[in-house]
Amino acid sequence: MSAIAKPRNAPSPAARVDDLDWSRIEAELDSHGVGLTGPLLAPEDCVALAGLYPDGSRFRSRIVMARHGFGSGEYQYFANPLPEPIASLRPAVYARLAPIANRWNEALGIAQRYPATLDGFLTLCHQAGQTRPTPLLLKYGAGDYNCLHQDLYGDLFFPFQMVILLSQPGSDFTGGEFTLVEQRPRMQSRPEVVPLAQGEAAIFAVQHRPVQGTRGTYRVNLRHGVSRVRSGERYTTGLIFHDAK
Ligand SMILES: O=C(O)CCC(=O)C(=O)O
Ligand SMILES: [Fe+2]
Repeated sequence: MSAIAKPRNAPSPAARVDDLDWSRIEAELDSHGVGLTGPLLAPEDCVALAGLYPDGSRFRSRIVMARHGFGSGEYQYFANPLPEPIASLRPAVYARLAPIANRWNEALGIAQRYPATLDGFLTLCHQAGQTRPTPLLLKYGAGDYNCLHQDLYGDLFFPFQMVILLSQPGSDFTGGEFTLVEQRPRMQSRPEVVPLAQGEAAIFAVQHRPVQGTRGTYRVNLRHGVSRVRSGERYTTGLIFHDAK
């Protein structure tokens, strides 16, 4: 085998998830509401996934953000069956996050608990009438941005989601930073800009996170978005675990 050949046993997406530093990610989630995975997808996987964008048969719907006041740029929700590596990553990442989600809800006094497997959770979604898949592929050109928002698609939601940067910052695009804003009770909002590498993911709180105060645990509200892309094209893929109404 030549030095540049692709290794025959490239790790599967689920194996890559197992190799992540989950104790660090959990600590980052607990202290900031967002954790970085480090390298997750290889550049060629990123390029292949972004390359699905023009293939309408892969998607169930397309949203032009400006039409809804969501920002500028567009995205498409994948149709079932979800493509690889999304199909494998979604249950593998869910299984790691479900215990953290349950611990957070316990701390916040929220009754909802999450099954250990994504299949178990999706059964609950489907029973609640949330049956449409939510993983999506986003495409931004120069001048595009994504307004601060929360990805809630019905009453039932999983408290974490993940976004993977598919383009190479600095060469494929400039600007376009993934950003979270925390709204704290009776305090001014706090921005957090998340520096992602190509193939790296951010895992973050969908709606709120628990913060330990002097008088017990309180809830901090989070929204996320993307600052203006200054040049080039930026693709991301979003893994949301709850299905949509
Ligand atoms: O493009 C991004 O970095 C963020 C996309 C987004 O809003 C999401 O994945 O939910
Ligand atoms: Fe989002």
